[in-house]
Amino acid sequence: MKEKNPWHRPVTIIITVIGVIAIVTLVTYGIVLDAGSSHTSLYIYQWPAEKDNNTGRVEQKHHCQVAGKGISSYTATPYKAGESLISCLKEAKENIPQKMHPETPLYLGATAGMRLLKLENSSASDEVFKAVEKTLRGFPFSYQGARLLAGQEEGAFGWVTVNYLDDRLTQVSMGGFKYTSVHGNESAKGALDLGGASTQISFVSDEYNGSESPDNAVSFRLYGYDYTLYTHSFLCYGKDQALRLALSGPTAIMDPCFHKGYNETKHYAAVYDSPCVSDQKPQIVSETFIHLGGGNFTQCQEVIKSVFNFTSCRYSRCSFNGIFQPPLQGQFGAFSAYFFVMNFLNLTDTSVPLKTVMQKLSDYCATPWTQVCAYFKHDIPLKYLAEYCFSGTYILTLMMEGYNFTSETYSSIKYIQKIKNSDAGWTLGYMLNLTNMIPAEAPDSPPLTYTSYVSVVTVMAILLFVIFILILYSLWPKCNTEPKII
Ligand SMILES: Nc1ncnc2c1ncn2[C@@H]1O[C@H](COP(=O)(O)OP(=O)(O)O)[C@@H](O)[C@H]1O
Ligand SMILES: [Ca+2]
Repeated sequence: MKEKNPWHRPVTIIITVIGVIAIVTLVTYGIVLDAGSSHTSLYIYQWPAEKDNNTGRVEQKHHCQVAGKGISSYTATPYKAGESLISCLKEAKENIPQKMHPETPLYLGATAGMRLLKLENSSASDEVFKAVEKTLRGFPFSYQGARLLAGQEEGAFGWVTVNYLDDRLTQVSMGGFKYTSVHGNESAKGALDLGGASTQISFVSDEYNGSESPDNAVSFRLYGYDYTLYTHSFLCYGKDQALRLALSGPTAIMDPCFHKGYNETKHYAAVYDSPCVSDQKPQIVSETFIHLGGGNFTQCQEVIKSVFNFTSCRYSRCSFNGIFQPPLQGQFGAFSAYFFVMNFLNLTDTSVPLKTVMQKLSDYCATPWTQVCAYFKHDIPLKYLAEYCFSGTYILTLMMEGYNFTSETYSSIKYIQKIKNSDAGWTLGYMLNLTNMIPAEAPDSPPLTYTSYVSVVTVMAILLFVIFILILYSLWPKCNTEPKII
């Protein structure tokens, strides 16, 4: 009979131990492309493969900014919209282990730029989506669709992201365990998202159950708790379209929202080729106009106020343009362009009194263009630089006049870019929803945290291995040192 190799069993055990550790530490990935009006971003998320239904486990692994403009700008050459995504998708291939590619879901969500294009020319928007889909299908990931997000979805998923990353979705951590707690409305944080073509406000309010203006209600059941969220997306009130709204009209020539000394010849088409303002196009023969800066914050505020309509409200209360809004409640996270603009202006600290914030912005707007330019032109693209006075004034006016924040409630807003290394925005909430990552019901018993789980399994595996070696050692044939009695 063939003798068994005594090393077979330890080798098997070592392989098993490594296997167990590999399984519990395996990582799953997901990719979401945010096709915004001004640009496209690709985000890779990662999370441990084993699901324990805890919140706060998904994190952003990688972010790639697509070169060039948003996909809605490629109407004349739709195939270029697809091509523009290739380099970021290649980066995604490099950042995700090859064997995981086929099971990595890939989503693309388009927002207000494509919403406007659809309004303007729906066949052009179909062409862009077709081109984008063709490119996405050419990569080895699990393509899950490229689609237009509704404004409510954009607002609601932004809210989910902020509250998920902030661990506010009814779970609290205590001594290594996560318990479900009755947090709900009191701890949820509102979300304010400012894009180029639209802006979203989303929050829970004890005074809103969805019966008044049901179009603004989004209901979720997350971890066993029901939320009815108020959300609204204002198309044309992102900062780039709002600038067009403010520019269209008699104030176009001497613009108080641009610095003194700013003097640019612009095409009327560049202002009016958008459904947000196309009906206001002046009947003028000339193709261009001179855009002159006046650098006056107070006058700029007045111009911006004029783009909001406060005259009619058929509900108990409204924000602007006749849109219902319940009373503001709790803290708010303000991200995307809110953060970029206020961060540039050094005004992200909301514990500073609003009056001081306004004074600082007023001083900035009054700074001559040559001075601003000389100081920042090497670090900041000129297009952004020219617009920060307008954008800062727009943000404060939108918040105070539009959404009804006051000098007291202004400090409940926090300007945020990232939470725990993940960007604040709708993409993470979108993926959590589509991968069913957030369960409707809370787990029955307090589960072990992931780290504790891995530690326990590892320790047990090592212990088993040591015990096995000891047993093996005790059974090993030994040289008998005792004198043999023959
Ligand atoms: N560094 C920056 N400074 C100022 N504005 C910025 C900066 N980076 C991005 N933005 C602006 O943020 C906005 C992002 O909007 P985007 O997501 O593209 O549009 P939407 O969400 O309306 O589809 C744009 O107005 C863009 O110009
Ligand atoms: Ca956006």
